[in-house]
Amino acid sequence: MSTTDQPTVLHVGGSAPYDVVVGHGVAQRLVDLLGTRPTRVALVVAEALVELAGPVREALAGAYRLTEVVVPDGEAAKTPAVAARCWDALGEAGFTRSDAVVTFGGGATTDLGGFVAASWLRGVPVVHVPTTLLAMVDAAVGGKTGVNTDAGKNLVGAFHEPAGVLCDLSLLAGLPRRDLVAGMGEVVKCGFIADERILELVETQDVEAVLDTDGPVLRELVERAVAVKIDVVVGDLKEAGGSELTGAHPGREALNYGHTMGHAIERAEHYGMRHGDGVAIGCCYVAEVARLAGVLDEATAARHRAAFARVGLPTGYDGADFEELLAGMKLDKKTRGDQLRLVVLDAVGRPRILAGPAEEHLRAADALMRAHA
Ligand SMILES: NC(=O)c1ccc[n+]([C@@H]2O[C@H](COP(=O)([O-])OP(=O)(O)OC[C@H]3O[C@@H](n4cnc5c(N)ncnc54)[C@H](O)[C@@H]3O)[C@@H](O)[C@H]2O)c1
Ligand SMILES: O=C(O)C(=O)C[C@@H](O)[C@H](O)[C@H](O)COP(=O)(O)O
Ligand SMILES: [Zn+2]
Repeated sequence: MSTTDQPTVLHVGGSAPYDVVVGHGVAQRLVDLLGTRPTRVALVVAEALVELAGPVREALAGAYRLTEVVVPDGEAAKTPAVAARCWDALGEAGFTRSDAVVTFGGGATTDLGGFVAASWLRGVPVVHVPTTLLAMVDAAVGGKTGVNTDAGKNLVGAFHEPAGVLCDLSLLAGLPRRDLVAGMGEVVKCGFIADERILELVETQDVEAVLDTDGPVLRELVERAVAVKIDVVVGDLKEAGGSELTGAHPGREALNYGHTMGHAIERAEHYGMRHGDGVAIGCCYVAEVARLAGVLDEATAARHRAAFARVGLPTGYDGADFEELLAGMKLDKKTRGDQLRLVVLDAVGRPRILAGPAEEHLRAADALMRAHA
């Protein structure tokens, strides 16, 4: 892992290879990365970040015919209606397959802009400039894109890998602490599913060092989490998943650890809860389901609550009732027919699928989740 000011380049292999560049000031590489092929570039930027996007806008305007599409802040951007507005803007600009979309914002913006790029002309290049910790370590990498519908979270989307991702740590300077902490939800998740060193850093380093966007600890955490994500998606880009019968590694489904309950809570809260918060609660919940099912030991289940809480994340929830959460969990993309399929751990770094969990275990873990709210 990098200990210098030099950017770190993490390569994503596969049929459409690209790099994830991590470091301070790396957004300045955008025009070099896009190259001379595009004539037009569409900058999809979250409303609250128009000012922060100034240098990126200037660089793009100097090199290409620029269309700027300002989209609502946060989750409100992830709707079919906002996607349709973006398509209209691309149509007006005469956007072709050699042109490119650039997203600038958190995971909501990269998911929306990625989906617009995936669907316009059945796919045009997209480069992500994520501006939250969560988007740097997760949303901008790996090609999952999409929007929500009235029925649930991320129900419409496509796999569309970016041409590059620029994780400019300097952009995190003004990110509210609550959003920085929420990003740690996905970082700690990566620690549990694949890289115990992440947990050790979170558990032993001073919390202020962990959350210092200029410091070496946060940078190491970003690089490690991105490396976990790359490793998983390269092996299973389209989430073919693993067989619950063999107990094999679940492939890309492992990255969905904690998301079955997390997404159900986000939906019940009408997306008023941060995604990373939902993931933290969802990981603690599913660790208890795994313990009750006899696959995970008690100490590791308790370690979940301690690790997430250490960085300021919630570990419990007592809002919507169990029936509503169960209905939300059934919308999960890992469900097959009427059968829920949860990602659980046998141990740290050993994810697998638990298919058809017992309802008594789901209810008992729900009661514990409420007790920790
Ligand atoms: N595609 C994937 O693989 C993937 C992975 C994880 C999460 N996601 C999605 O990502 C979304 C969550 O992303 P998020 O946590 O980044 O939330 P977000 O995009 O809603 O951004 C959170 C808030 O931070 C503000 N913000 C962003 N950058 C800032 C900056 N540099 N300075 C100041 N304020 C800034 C935004 O304006 C917003 O209010 C969810 O929709 C989730 O489903 C997708
Ligand atoms: O990249 C993946 O695969 C993930 O599951 C990463 C998740 O952190 C992310 O929230 C993703 O958007 C969830 O996808 P979904 O398929 O459950 O909608
Ligand atoms: Zn997530």
